[in-house]
Amino acid sequence: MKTEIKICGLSNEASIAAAAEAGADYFGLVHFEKSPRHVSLERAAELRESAPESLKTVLLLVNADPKLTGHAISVVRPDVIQFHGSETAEWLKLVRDQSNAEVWKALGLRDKATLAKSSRFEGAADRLLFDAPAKALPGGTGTSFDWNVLDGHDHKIPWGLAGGLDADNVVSAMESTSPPLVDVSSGVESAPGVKDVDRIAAFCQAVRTYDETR
Ligand SMILES: O=C(O)c1ccccc1N[C@@H]1O[C@H](COP(=O)(O)O)[C@@H](O)[C@H]1O
Repeated sequence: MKTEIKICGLSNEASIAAAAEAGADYFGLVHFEKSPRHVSLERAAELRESAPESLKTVLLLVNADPKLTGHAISVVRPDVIQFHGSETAEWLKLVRDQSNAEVWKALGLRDKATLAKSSRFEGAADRLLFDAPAKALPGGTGTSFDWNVLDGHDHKIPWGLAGGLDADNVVSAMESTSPPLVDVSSGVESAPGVKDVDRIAAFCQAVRTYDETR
């Protein structure tokens, strides 16, 4: 069984090449000025162009207004748009209906009640990403959440696990939750916004090695 891997917050060609080499499936470009991983739309488009075909491009936006969202999609032409703020299901549905890109929605998971409410995104999001609840920043903080919240949940929407993953804990996370996709940013960095090619390789290796045992 193959678990998909997304490496997020890449901002140069070398880290994109490292993600591809390590066998990742998706790479993320963050367009959010408060993030240490922020890239301009022009730079995001360049990076997308430089990526090998094996890697799908995810453009991450946080509460972007309709004008910026439309502009970002037309400039970057991502395979996936990841909404990581408090975007509504209605807004996601509109974007999904008007774009060729998949629409993913990140949700901070506090408890089972938050998880139950995620059903509002049925028909609006192609995938949910379960992450730690937002703090000063909505994501990318290297914080995990209580994976037991996902125990026994009947996932109606394809999903992925995010939040504080790294090469050391990703196998426990997979044993605990069996995610179809794992998503990492801080856990493959040497400092905020600085990707480390060895950590990218170690993360992907841990996932692939565990996959082979199942
Ligand atoms: O990466 C960021 O800077 C970021 C900024 C704003 C919203 C989300 C962001 N990143 C996403 O957050 C999760 C978890 O990241 P981490 O592994 O805990 O650092 C992941 O989906 C990132 O893509």
